[in-house]
Amino acid sequence: MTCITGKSPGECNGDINAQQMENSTNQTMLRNEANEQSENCCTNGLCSHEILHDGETDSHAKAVQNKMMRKASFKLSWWCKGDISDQHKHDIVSFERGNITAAGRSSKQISLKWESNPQTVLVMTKPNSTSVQILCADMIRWMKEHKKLNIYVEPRVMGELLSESSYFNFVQTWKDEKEILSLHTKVDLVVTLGGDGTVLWAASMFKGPVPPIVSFSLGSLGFMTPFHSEQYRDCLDSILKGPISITLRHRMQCHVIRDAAKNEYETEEPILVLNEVTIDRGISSFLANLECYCDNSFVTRVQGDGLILSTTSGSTAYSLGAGGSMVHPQVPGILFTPICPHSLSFRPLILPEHVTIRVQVPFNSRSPAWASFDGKDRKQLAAGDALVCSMAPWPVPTACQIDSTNDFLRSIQDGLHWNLRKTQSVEGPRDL
Ligand SMILES: NC(=O)c1ccc[n+]([C@@H]2O[C@H](COP(=O)([O-])OP(=O)(O)OC[C@H]3O[C@@H](n4cnc5c(N)ncnc54)[C@H](O)[C@@H]3O)[C@@H](O)[C@H]2O)c1
Ligand SMILES: Nc1ncnc2c1ncn2[C@@H]1O[C@H](COP(=O)(O)OP(=O)(O)OP(=O)(O)O)[C@@H](O)[C@H]1O
Repeated sequence: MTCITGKSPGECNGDINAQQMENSTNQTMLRNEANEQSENCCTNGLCSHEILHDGETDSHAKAVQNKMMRKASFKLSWWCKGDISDQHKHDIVSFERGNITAAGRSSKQISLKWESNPQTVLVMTKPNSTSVQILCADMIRWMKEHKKLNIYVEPRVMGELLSESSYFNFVQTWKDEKEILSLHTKVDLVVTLGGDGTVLWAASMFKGPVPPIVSFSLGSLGFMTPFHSEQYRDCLDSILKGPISITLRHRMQCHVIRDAAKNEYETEEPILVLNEVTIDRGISSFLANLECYCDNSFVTRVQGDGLILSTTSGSTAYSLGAGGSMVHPQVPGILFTPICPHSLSFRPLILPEHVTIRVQVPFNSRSPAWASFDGKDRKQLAAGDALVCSMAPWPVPTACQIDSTNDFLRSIQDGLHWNLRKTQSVEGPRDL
């Protein structure tokens, strides 16, 4: 892989490592992209402008429109606080194709600056909500008329829009899984309208690089949805101009390994999680019995309801409910949190990001275990089966309202009422 101008050697290595970790499906996907791109590439193999080819489109007009769409490039700058000037530029990396890989991971505040104008937005909405549907139609109309943006939506949302008015004919969608795999080459920005579940859903659509996500809060808690929908015009206006503070949220990749397949991965592509993977006892009334290994060293045996392997973004979700610590989402690490362990001394751990964790169901287990991914897609793990989990090379960049730390602290205060206590006073208790 060619190193993009402006990257340090370390970062280039990061890119190569990330590349090496790609699974075969993504390699196929990227190979197809590479074929598509070759005719537009510069001599160094990098495309500064990518002209998109969108398989089958409904009309000639759409085909022409698609060829006009170019993926916006951007720069990420890493900021360090504490310098004399309070903030100074630590490093700048260009992402000509707008695709962030593991090289973009950092525990520092990150700022995203567009190098070319974003042109294509994917709007994702939570289902079954009339208010979300109304807002979605209004937002799409505004983005088309005032910002001249190309819009993508899910097929379900396309149906909703067209049943409202044929005005929305310009909106694009996809027909099958294959088109979803190439979405990241077309979309500059993802907008979500819903709660944290919609952000999880949006992230799960991208099995490789993820475009920046701007999340408007239309749910009850909103740890990952910092923007207010009432002010969407001002908010999108400033995001489309940039620069924007972003949080790079780490994801984990999980492989199910069946005993019967003798160490072969069950699925070619890993399952990517933004919050956590949970291995639990499911409907069984027996204790879960799970042997845990970290980089092939035995760690412990979980005997209880189960185990949560969580990202730091997921630390405020299920892991928190099971007694895990809350961790700033940009801290790289994997939380190892037992669920109701039948032991007095089993405290949660936080492991470094580079480890690989293997959770094995032993042959003497009294019942199978169940794995679930961001609360979805339950898979049974029979005796002898294992789940292998490590950090994924593609983080999820989410736009911040203020900055990563401010947004995190505000979300635990507003969302969870963290450390809310009446203040001591000689005049009697006060609220804060
Ligand atoms: N006992 C628990 O705390 C428990 C049990 C099951 C699932 N969950 C969480 O629900 C998540 C799935 O969310 P969903 O919205 O699809 O299902 P859902 O609709 O059942 O909502 C679960 C709740 O978890 C909140 N949540 C999700 N991600 C969060 C995060 N990173 N930080 C803080 N809160 C978060 C949501 O806002 C929502 O209130 C799972 O990934 C898991 O973390 C929690
Ligand atoms: N685009 C989508 N397509 C299908 N399902 C979705 C989509 N977006 C969200 N969901 C699912 O819908 C459910 C509700 O979504 P979400 O959590 O965003 O809303 P909410 O429950 O109202 O918010 P909160 O959880 O904060 O109260 C979740 O289980 C989520 O996985």
